[in-house]
Amino acid sequence: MKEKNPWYTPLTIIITVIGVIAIVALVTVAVLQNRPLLQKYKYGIVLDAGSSHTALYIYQWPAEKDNNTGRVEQKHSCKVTGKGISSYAAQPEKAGMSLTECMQEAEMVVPAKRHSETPLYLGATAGMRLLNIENRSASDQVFQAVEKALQSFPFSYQGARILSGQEEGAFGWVTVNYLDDRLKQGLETTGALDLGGASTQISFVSHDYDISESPSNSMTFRLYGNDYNLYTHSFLCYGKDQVLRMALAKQTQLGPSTILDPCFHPGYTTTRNYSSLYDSPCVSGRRPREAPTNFSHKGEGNFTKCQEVVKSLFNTTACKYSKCSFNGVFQPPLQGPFGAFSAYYYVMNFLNLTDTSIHLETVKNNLASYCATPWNQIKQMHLSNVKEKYLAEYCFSGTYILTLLTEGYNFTKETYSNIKFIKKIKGSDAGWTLGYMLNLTNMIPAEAPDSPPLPHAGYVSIVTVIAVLLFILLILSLRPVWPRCSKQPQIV
Ligand SMILES: Nc1nc2c(ncn2[C@@H]2O[C@H](COP(=O)(O)OP(=O)(O)OP(=O)(O)O)[C@@H](O)[C@H]2O)c(=O)[nH]1
Repeated sequence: MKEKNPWYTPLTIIITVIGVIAIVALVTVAVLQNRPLLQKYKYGIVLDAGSSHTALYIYQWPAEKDNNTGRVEQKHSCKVTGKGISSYAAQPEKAGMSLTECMQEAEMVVPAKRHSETPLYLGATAGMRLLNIENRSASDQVFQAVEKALQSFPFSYQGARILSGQEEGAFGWVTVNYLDDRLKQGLETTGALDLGGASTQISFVSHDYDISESPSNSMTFRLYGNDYNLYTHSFLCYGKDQVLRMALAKQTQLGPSTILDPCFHPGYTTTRNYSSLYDSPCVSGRRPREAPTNFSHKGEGNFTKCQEVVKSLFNTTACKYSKCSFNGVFQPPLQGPFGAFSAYYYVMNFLNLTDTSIHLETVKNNLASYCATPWNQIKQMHLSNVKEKYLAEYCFSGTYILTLLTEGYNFTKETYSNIKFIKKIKGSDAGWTLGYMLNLTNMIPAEAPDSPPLPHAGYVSIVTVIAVLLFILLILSLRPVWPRCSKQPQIV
């Protein structure tokens, strides 16, 4: 007689097969669901048409997380060759043509199938603000040329316009805090200090800011369920190029043929043209009545005297508010950490002065000895890798930055260390462009998006474990029908 295996009953076989199939199915689902997906992205393009130059930024974010949960990051940037679009007032069509190379680069970077759905924005800042004040029709013509050029590319063109100084400041603040993940997590925010060529912005949240004192400096936001009352101000003409014009205008009030400028290195000498110097609304009203065509601009390299010249450009006496920065502009007490970018970074990085834990007096002494270094020596050390125009101006720009921060915005030797000079945050440039795009594409929701309590992988794993446990429980519950094992083999 053949011995029958007690496990080979139809019921146990069926249960085992079903159980094995269920476990295999669950594990397969878990593995398939969690396999790394080929990431697909969506894109957005913003052109920053600044006073000194135009830059193009391409941003990307995961396509499947379009509903405000995906992280937007900078994919690519392109510096347009030549000057800012406002410099083409006399030949507007060239403003449009100047953008061609970077736009062609964008065509290569953004995958062709995404071109038509990729929004393209152009925002112009202080250079166009000044041109608009000076010559409205020239500014309109520049925009027409730029629009025509941008519309010829296959992207979804969303318009070109001049940003207000407030918008420039506020979007810079949004960028910094978005990249730092401070908004989503509702953390204390970082203030934003932006130094351009023609304007400069300060933006921060201060709990002591009473909006009613100066409503025009307030921007309110509700982001990820948190309310922010942002103080922001933009000083037109206080970007580093225009402020240099103002400093030179101060020293050429009487129309001399030579000036000895403390903000330039000893031995520095160049010829400057009066008409070009005064060709800006920031200084045009101060042009001396009688002056030669040119003047000789010579350097003296004296930091203390340079600071006096720069200080004279700030009016710190008139203030009708409880507290002011300068030129009678309201400013609440400074609060929290600050990120200082654009020219703040270029200048302080070159001067090796980005470490704000160094005592302010030491920073000033280092700058003083840099300013006193003869021009020939400076050229010998740096001219091979730095443009001469930038090199000549670092003493002036460094002095301006320290004076603006301390005499203008009221940073003290104690609060100076709250400033961090930054260029990029997590691979994306600090600046207004990202904040602008996030705002226009509604990518920062007012309310925090609902998220499932468990991440997807956690959910699948828990379901699998529970299913396996249930299966074991089922097997155990069938114990009464289990075949009995006896010492005597069953005879069938
Ligand atoms: N040293 C140095 N300066 C730079 C560099 N790139 C730009 N700058 C200067 O830094 C200043 C600020 O540049 P941006 O931030 O591009 O300013 P912008 O957008 O042209 O100016 P606004 O319209 O006022 O915002 C200008 O004076 C530029 O000439 C750089 O790589 N090195």
